[in-house]
Amino acid sequence: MTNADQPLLDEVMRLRAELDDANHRYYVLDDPSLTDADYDRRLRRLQEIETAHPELVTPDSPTQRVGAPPDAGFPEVEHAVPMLSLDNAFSEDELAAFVTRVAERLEVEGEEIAFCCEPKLDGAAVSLVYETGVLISGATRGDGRTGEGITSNLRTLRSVPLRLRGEAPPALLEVRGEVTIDHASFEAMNERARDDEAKVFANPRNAAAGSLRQLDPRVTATRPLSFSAYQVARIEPPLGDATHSALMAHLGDFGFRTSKELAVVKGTAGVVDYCRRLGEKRDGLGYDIDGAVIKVNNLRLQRELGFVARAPRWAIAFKFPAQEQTTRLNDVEFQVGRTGAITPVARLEPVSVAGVTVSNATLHNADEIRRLGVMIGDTVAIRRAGDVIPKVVRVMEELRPSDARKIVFPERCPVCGAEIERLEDEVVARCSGGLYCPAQRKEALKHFASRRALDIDGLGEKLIEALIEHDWVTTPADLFRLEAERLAELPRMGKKSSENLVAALSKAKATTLARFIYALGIREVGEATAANLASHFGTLEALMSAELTALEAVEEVGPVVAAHVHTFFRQPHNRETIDELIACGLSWEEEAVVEQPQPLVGQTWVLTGTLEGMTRDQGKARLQALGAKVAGSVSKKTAGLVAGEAAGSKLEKAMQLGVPVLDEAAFLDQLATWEAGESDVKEDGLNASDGEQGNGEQGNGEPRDMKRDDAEGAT
Ligand SMILES: NC(=O)c1ccc[n+]([C@@H]2O[C@H](COP(=O)([O-])OP(=O)(O)OC[C@H]3O[C@@H](n4cnc5c(N)ncnc54)[C@H](O)[C@@H]3O)[C@@H](O)[C@H]2O)c1
Ligand SMILES: [Zn+2]
Repeated sequence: MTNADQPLLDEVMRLRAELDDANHRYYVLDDPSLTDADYDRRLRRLQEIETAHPELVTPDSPTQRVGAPPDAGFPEVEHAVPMLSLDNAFSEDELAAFVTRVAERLEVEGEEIAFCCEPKLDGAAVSLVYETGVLISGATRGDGRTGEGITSNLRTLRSVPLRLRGEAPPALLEVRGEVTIDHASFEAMNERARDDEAKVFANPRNAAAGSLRQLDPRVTATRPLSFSAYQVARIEPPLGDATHSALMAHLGDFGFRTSKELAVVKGTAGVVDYCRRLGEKRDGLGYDIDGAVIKVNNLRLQRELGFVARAPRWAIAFKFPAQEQTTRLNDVEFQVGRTGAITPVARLEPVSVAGVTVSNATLHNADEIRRLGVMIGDTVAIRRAGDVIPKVVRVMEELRPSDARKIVFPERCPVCGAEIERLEDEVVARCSGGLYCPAQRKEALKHFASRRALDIDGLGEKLIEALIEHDWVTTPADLFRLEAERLAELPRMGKKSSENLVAALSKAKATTLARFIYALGIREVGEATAANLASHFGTLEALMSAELTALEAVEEVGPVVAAHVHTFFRQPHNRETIDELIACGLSWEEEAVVEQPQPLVGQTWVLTGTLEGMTRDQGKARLQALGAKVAGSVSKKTAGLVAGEAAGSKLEKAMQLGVPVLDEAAFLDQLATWEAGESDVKEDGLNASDGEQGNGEQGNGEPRDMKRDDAEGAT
């Protein structure tokens, strides 16, 4: 070796050290520090140097080895047939070169050779051994010769047959395949992990590998893992199949999942075409693949071709563009979602990820920013897989520039300027602008007009969108200023439907306080809570000026809901919108509660099945007016079940628990009795809590006589 080789030697040493470290983090810790693209680049570079300078090759070079040795903690399992890696093709030219190589060795025409093509699943390779049809052992690949015995963990996967299907299982079968997690399950799993402040995985592959290597199989059992078979390593006695594709079909008969995308093609043209098509499908598959695996289909030809050190000669992996890339985080902006959720969005130095240029990625929320430890100016790893929004998965802290800036969460909504609310037990921060915030306008209007809110007939989503587009409606109050003539200008809005809408709007003005409160769309204030707030405070003014402690005193209102209500009414814009609505003529009768006896206070009722004489909502409203709570499921505490036609499991449960059941006729009778105040049950409990709350205007126990002060005061 001459002196000129010294820099090259240094590079080789550096690359080996980096690759060894990356292997350890990837295969043993399931916590990679490099992206696959960065890893592959280094490995390629090392291979290039070693090819040009064979004297530099050492047996322990990462180019000569597969995976990593097994970790302590699991028994070692010697693979009877080594679990190899695959050679890679990074271009169609390299793919064509593979076909040519194979053809030359076999001394046949390349176009004659049949190849079985499959997706290259991006998960963790495992091997399963069956004796007389029974699973006896399962192991990871490890370093290819020796893997980790993870039989108990693999047994928890539903897609791993514990016993082979069919009458006559082979005496011995060793099957190889990939354990993966699909995108939807992966997102859900990480979402839960974020909530629990547990470990969040960078990608499904690491999650799959990490889940398989849990010391407690009960943990593995909770992970959404699935096994897909791609290879038979040993089978005795042989089935007599001549091809790989026939063997795969047999594995299906034994009860294994195999790829739906498997196809047999001929020659370079067939292989290239398959890879292109699979590449086009990639984003829609719902699971990660990092390429296609092309195998000579004929098993006799496979044996003839044999192996080189770390891979078979009869197969190649065609690699797709990597799903993770590194780039610079230039800035962070905060977006407001349609329900007010504030999402930090990373503005990135544009980078091509798996064939698409990515310049934005989600950072989820403040917790995620803290977890990642990310700063503006950092070099970050971005992942884009399938239809999932690109995200920042890792920070290269060692590359942090000295002028990196902290990410500061805003205190006010970047769209409307309202306060941002972040409750202690909630991860998500939200704009409290509600009715006013343009980002939330469409959802707010939809909710406002919905059946259980103001019930504005004919005001559907499409129409709301058109109204917003024309800038005719910014707050709900604008709805009541719409004129039929103008509405008729909208597409698909004839004269008749415009007039109908204006009539519906006018009709909707006479509402109830409970509906009005519900229609405001305050976070977590559903129909029942709105009804409780209405009957507790009696007037909108009392509700709007209520302090937190007063709000918390309302039935079923906890600190979280109380805070939402409190913040909502403290926003000047929300108050303005409410004033406008009342100025437009919205009004409500005195609270029904005070006119009616409430014999059912403290009781929970459930309605099920179909009622003939009224809708279930009407039945529910009448029960609530009598003071009952109406729940969706039956429990021991249920006071009674109203069972209409075709009642099912709720009826069964009520009977089991001995909960009283009323059919429709009995229910109507009972309603009439209660509503007439003839009940003998706890009428004296009437409005006890309301009285205590008091506005200083009414005496205890006395029915209140509240005027529609808000409505009248404003007009
Ligand atoms: N980011 C990092 O730090 C880091 C570190 C080490 C390895 N890696 C990545 O791992 C890869 C190299 O790993 P490798 O040697 O495990 O695998 P490989 O990519 O060379 O391919 C071999 C593997 O493909 C899998 N496979 C999937 N579908 C298959 C099918 N239908 N038929 C046969 N095999 C199929 C098997 O698990 C098999 O072991 C590279 O892509 C590299 O980027 C990354
Ligand atoms: Zn806002």
